Amino acid sequence: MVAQRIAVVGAGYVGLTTAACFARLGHDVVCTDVDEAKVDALSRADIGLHEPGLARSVSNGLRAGKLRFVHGAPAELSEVDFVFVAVPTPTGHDGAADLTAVEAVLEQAGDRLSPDCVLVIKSTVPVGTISRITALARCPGVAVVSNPEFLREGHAVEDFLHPQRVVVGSEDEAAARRVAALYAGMDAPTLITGSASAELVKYASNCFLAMKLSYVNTLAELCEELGADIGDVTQGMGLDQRIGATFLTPGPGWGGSCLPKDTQALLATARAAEVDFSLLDAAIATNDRQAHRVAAKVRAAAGGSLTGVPVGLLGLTFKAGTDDLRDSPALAVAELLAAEGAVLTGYDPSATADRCAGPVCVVASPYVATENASVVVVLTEWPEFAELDWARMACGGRPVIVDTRDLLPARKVREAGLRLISMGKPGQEQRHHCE
Ligand SMILES: NC(=O)c1ccc[n+]([C@@H]2O[C@H](COP(=O)([O-])OP(=O)(O)OC[C@H]3O[C@@H](n4cnc5c(N)ncnc54)[C@H](O)[C@@H]3O)[C@@H](O)[C@H]2O)c1
Ligand SMILES: O=c1ccn([C@@H]2O[C@H](COP(=O)(O)OP(=O)(O)O[C@H]3O[C@H](CO)[C@@H](O)[C@H](O)[C@H]3O)[C@@H](O)[C@H]2O)c(=O)[nH]1
Repeated sequence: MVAQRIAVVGAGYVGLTTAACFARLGHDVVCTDVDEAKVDALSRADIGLHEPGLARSVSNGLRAGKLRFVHGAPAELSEVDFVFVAVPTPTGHDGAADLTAVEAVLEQAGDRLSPDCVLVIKSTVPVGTISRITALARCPGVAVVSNPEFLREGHAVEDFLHPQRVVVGSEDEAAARRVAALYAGMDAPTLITGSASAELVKYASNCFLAMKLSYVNTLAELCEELGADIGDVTQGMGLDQRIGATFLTPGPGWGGSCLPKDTQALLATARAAEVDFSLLDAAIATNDRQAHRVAAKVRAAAGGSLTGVPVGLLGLTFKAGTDDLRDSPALAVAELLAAEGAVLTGYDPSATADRCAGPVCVVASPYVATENASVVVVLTEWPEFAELDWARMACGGRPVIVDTRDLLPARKVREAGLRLISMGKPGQEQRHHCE
């Protein structure tokens, strides 16, 4: 494909990945952000994110002259073929997505775009946003297209370059096809739809994943009561291709910058449309209970009270493979434990040592985090936790281990003489009292 001139507004996980990957595919990309310090750092290829392959793509793009970072709304916006908007859409009033940043972009750039340009909304926005932008002529004469992003943090570059699907939605089919053509070399199924459907695919996907996890976390609770093993149950379920083997691992709850806000946003959309979506409502409520369920397990492991009890936390990020602490279930659990008087020391492979994350004093080694602990809680599924030296840990205070991710090699931990409490496994204390 002939190199296109592309602007990307917002240089976060999605915008920076989009900009660096399009530059890697040979396009001429300018990436803008309101954060001047971030723009300066990015211009030096200092990306400030833990994303495999992203730093290299950025520095290659800069060196090849295919990628530039600029602050604010540059004059170049009037000269590009595509403007991708990748600014935050956090939870706002009543759970609905807050579109302040998207509005700010339209305000600054809307009437500066050339009529040949396509405005592409990559941010996750409520159904109807594209139609509204078009109807209100926020970008006079410019085609507006929805192109939701499905990348996972920790796999951003890989997911962008090898997507499982590309979804492009617009009432302007020619513009949608121009956007789809940017992904033509990626060998992914491409779906061209109306804008409402494209916007809804994004929410529908994240909410489905969230409901699947709440279902699994509840099944794990049931397994504990019935003497079944959640690992065996999900293995049996996952062999059915209609169910699929992934997204079936119990944990301390689903978190991160997307699933919590997108479930709230779709619920708000359903409420506004007067559609009863109690299924999704229940999935959110189930997830809100999950941190309490973990806290109850830790309290039980500590003998019934957490007042003054030293607790070591392994993993602080919302999942392994990222440095993102936004809406991390690990921190939600930490807050509950701290509220009950536990003294928290934590370690995370991605976190800077010797600083605090909420109520957690962060240290530089898993052994330092756990050396005086009465209870050790595995909260994030970093593979390195499965390789820890359990005999060394047993030589310290002989902590009880609570594994909320069912990650640890149970036999090895028990052979080291440590008591292990997992999620959804038979033979554990039943009915930990949730407060
Ligand atoms: N993080 C993910 O894994 C992911 C995946 C798919 C979709 N999304 C969606 O993509 C959007 C962006 O998410 P993110 O995680 O990349 O956000 P982020 O917070 O990592 O980055 C957003 C960037 O936008 C900048 N910004 C804010 N207002 C701006 C403005 N008016 N003009 C220019 N820049 C501005 C911020 O300074 C920041 O650098 C959200 O709608 C999110 O739901 C995120
Ligand atoms: O079997 C599993 C899988 C995931 N999780 C948890 O679920 C949450 C979300 O995980 P994941 O989906 O991998 O994180 P994100 O990077 O936020 O990605 C989701 O949110 C993005 C932003 O919308 C989408 O683009 C992705 O497709 C979607 O997977 C995390 O807390 C995980 O620990 C589990 O507890 N068990």
